[in-house]
Amino acid sequence: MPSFNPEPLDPNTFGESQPCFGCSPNHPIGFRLRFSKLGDDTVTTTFLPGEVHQGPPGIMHGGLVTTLADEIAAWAVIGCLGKFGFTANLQGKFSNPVRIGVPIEGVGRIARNGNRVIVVDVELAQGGLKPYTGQFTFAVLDKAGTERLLQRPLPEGWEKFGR
Ligand SMILES: CCCCCCCCCC(=O)SCCNC(=O)CCNC(=O)[C@H](O)C(C)(C)COP(=O)(O)OP(=O)(O)OC[C@H]1O[C@@H](n2cnc3c(N)ncnc32)[C@H](O)[C@@H]1OP(=O)(O)O
Repeated sequence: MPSFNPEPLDPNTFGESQPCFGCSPNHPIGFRLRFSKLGDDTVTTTFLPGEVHQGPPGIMHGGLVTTLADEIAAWAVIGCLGKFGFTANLQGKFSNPVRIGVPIEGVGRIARNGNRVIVVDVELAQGGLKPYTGQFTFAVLDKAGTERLLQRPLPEGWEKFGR
């Protein structure tokens, strides 16, 4: 039976020295996002955009909104499917400005789970509005493909996230 209590996901899933701008707990200027799993196909997070995240005054930069959404989608793949996907395609709709200083609730839900391609729907909610919805496509590679893409040996702990 699916659990509807949020289950925190380990922020050190990829080790304490992983460099991700979105989720490294030690990143000097990153988002440092933490995720929870909700049911079998969904992850959630919260983020408070600050002054440093502005594009237009008082409004979060659209590229950073996309970064936030990409990270949420990536963690839906990690947390719900136990795989690592490389973002291959994305589309997003900016329906309202994302405001600085107002918490964002982010949700990522697996829309299609294939062996090589995974599609995730993302929704951001803020202050009673849904200012952003997006869809992200991820490619899941085998070990050799991942090493080719990274141009280095598979980092420790990554083996189990491959195809
Ligand atoms: C450390 C912890 C971090 C945790 C969070 C990380 C979050 C952030 C996630 C990222 O930012 S990843 C970094 C940004 N993305 C990249 O750098 C990927 C750059 N692109 C590539 O390296 C290649 O284009 C890619 C690996 C995505 C696909 O390469 P290939 O096309 O050679 O792979 P392949 O031919 O094996 O295709 C695999 C499947 O993906 C499909 N595909 C490839 N590109 C696609 C695309 N653009 N859109 C949709 N589907 C695509 C392709 O059709 C195929 O589907 P089928 O198996 O059904 O035939």
